[in-house]
Amino acid sequence: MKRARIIYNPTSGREAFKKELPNVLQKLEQAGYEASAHATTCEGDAIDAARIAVERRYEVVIAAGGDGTINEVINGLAEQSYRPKLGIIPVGTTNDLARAIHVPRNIQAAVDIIVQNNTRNLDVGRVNDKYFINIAGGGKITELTYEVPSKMKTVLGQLAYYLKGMEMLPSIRPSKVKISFDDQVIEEEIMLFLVSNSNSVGGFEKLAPEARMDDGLFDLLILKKTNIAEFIRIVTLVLRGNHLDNDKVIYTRTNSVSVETEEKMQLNLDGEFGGLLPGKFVNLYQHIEFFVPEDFK
Ligand SMILES: Nc1ncnc2c1ncn2[C@@H]1O[C@H](COP(=O)(O)OP(=O)(O)OP(=O)(O)O)[C@@H](O)[C@H]1O
Repeated sequence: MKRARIIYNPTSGREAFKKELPNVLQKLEQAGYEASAHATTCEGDAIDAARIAVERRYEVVIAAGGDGTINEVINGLAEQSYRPKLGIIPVGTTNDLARAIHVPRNIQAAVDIIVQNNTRNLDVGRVNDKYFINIAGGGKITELTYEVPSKMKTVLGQLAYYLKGMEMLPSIRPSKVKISFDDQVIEEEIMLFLVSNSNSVGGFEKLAPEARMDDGLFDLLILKKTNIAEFIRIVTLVLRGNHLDNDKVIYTRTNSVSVETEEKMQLNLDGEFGGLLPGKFVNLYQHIEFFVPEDFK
């Protein structure tokens, strides 16, 4: 019999998952799984729970939570040679990962996708010894994603980021970096860089238009030094997808990028703090098998 292990954060979002858990277990059992669940207790617990599920050779792991929990589960699985199939149940305040693979926010609908058993092998990004599925980046403004309190996100949604972004603008400074990819080396003062695996990043659907999650390539975007007015103008270009040929923007596709910095620069992984740079970003081709909707492209 196939076994499925649910790893869920009972504090995610509005704590809705706990109530639904018996129904989720039942649905999985009806689909032929022996299903069990682990509730996370603290930061890092979902990584350990995923490692244990690997040791115990579960066929399927299901991550239920926000981006933080899902990222932890991916970190627990990605480093192993045996990797169970991964299902996602998005119940966080931000759900970029689920949005990227078109998994709906409704709990039962997300379980249906797992039960339907349609899967795709998707790329996973690795930097130093950490993993990401959606996007990694550096530069002051990328700290936005964890500067915005989750209560503010719940109430205001996308608007919370704009408001916090405005507040942070005056503190954004360029940083001197050395970025190497393929046979190129760029030494520049930059505002930010992004290494993207998917085209669905914080609701900016046109940020990395070419990014596909199963082609072994990242979209690399670098924004060179600008003043605040130019910066705002380029953000508005991003909304329309007109930023790629701007002369302040460097854009390419590659499977490996190294970033070295002169000053301290934080690394952002899937919207969470990921330690400090330097880092080497490597695309692990089709590294994890995800349950996705049948119409996923
Ligand atoms: N029992 C727990 N109590 C408190 N924090 C927990 C618990 N279990 C896990 N966590 C931590 O909570 C963090 C945030 O969780 P998660 O991302 O699932 O939900 P969220 O904050 O509602 O959503 P999002 O991150 O999408 O805004 C995780 O990174 C995890 O380390």
